[in-house]
Amino acid sequence: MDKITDKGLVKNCSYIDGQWHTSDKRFSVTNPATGETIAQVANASVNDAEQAVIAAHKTFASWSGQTANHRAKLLRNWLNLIIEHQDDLARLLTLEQGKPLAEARGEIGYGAGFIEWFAEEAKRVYGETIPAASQDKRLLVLKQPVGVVSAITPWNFPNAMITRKAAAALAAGCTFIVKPAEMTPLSALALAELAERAGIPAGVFNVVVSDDAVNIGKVLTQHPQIAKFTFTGSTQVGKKLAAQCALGVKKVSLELGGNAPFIVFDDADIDAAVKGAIASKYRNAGQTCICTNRIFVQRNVVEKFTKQYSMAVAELAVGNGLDVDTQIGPLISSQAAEKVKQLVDSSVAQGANIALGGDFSNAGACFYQPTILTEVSNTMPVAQNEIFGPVSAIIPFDSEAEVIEAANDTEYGLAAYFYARDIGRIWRVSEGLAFGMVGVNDSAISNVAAPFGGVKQSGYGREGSRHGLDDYLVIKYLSMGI
Ligand SMILES: NC(=O)C1=CN([C@@H]2O[C@H](COP(=O)(O)OP(=O)(O)OC[C@H]3O[C@@H](n4cnc5c(N)ncnc54)[C@H](OP(=O)(O)O)[C@@H]3O)[C@@H](O)[C@H]2O)C=CC1
Ligand SMILES: O=C(O)CCCC(=O)O
Repeated sequence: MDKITDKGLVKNCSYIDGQWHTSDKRFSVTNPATGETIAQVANASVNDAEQAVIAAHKTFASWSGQTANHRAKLLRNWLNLIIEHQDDLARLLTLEQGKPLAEARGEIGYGAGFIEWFAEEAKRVYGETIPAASQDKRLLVLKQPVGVVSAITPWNFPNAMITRKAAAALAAGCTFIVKPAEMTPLSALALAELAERAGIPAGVFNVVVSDDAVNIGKVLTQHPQIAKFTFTGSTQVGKKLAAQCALGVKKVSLELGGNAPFIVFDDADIDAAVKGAIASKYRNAGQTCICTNRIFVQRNVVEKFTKQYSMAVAELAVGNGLDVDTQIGPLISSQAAEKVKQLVDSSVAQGANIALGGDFSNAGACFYQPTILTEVSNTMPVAQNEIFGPVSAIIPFDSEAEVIEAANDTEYGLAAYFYARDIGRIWRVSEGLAFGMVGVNDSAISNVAAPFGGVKQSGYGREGSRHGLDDYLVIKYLSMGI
């Protein structure tokens, strides 16, 4: 905290209707790299969450009544302040979440990119005219902001998962309340401080921090003044929250878990595949919903790929994200590290082979070694579950048809990747993979201009891109007699 230059960015209570709301009840925020408590944050109550909804509802008429250009101007102020404070925001993010500082800096830039994108995109919310079947009528379609939006966001991207939702909502004319994950509230509160400095009016952007996700979640999914709920997190919790929203028939978007296959065909550029797999697998120590989870390698290149891959993974530097050399930081908690260990151990008990790592790291209680398992089958725990840790599971395969079937044999459908050169194969596999996003000879697919989202139990709705505004708009049809 000492090295954060603008101390005003370090807030310790909820931001509701333009006010900072303190409370006697507090919860701790811990640095996962060291186990040290870095902040004591005021615990918001259910009543505070309700006040945030009421404020957002009261402000909706004035905010949605502004022009898209006016909203874009304020969003641009916010964006500029975020970029101006990128180093401080990155340090705060690493302190509470653990990812290497360079990745945290990247996240702040990525998160800010959504604000820039949607500030511009909302100027292009076009309606339609429809040819009428009779001469005395005119038919039109308007697109209007849905209303008050509530969001619950995860700890793995404490900044970008908020801006990706809030920027679209605010640009469209909605007002917004977010409850960030208990483990990473500080990045969310810093965003609120900068929103205030940017001149975004009270009640438009509200942050409720609490350790009581269940009860705050009930307000954010069931309050009658909320029109839309958006969630990023586990499939298990997403299902519960969608069911809560169903009671009030709220508009919902869900960005849930994944089980990404990464397929290396025998005609692939193996050097590129090794590089791509490392980037996708070990980003954020494996803790993203689009991280590679299963690496399928065609049998005649499996030895070559595994050798090159193991040599490169063995070089990854594990440590505190604040150290400039660190490439793999801690997992979010010791429980998360324990969960990864159990997935590895149970897969080894079923016949997987440890080619690298395979245990906790001595860097600290939340660290797990970069690990490679070979001789994995698609039915093992490490292939069936979202690992959310620095573990690669290598599964050999023989034919294209076989690997498409195995890759799709999961309840998830978020991201998939494959490396190949044959153009016919590239089309067949791209079309055959049942996933919302497919990287073809590319593993860095996240991009503000592209639609992010899944199929099957990975959720619905799209974030980023021109499609990302649709979730925050409703269509109104006008039939006009003249
Ligand atoms: N799609 C993705 O990006 C993510 C996927 N995951 C997956 O989920 C696993 C578990 O991670 P975890 O952090 O527990 O993910 P969760 O889905 O539990 O948490 C995500 C968010 O939901 C909140 N939440 C949890 N339970 C409820 C509830 N009953 N009502 C309302 N809000 C709730 C959390 O709050 P709080 O943290 O305050 O409890 C957090 O803000 C990971 O190992 C990973 O596999 C996790 C995070 C992100
Ligand atoms: O893990 C997530 O939920 C989002 C991944 C971040 C991204 O690449 O957009």
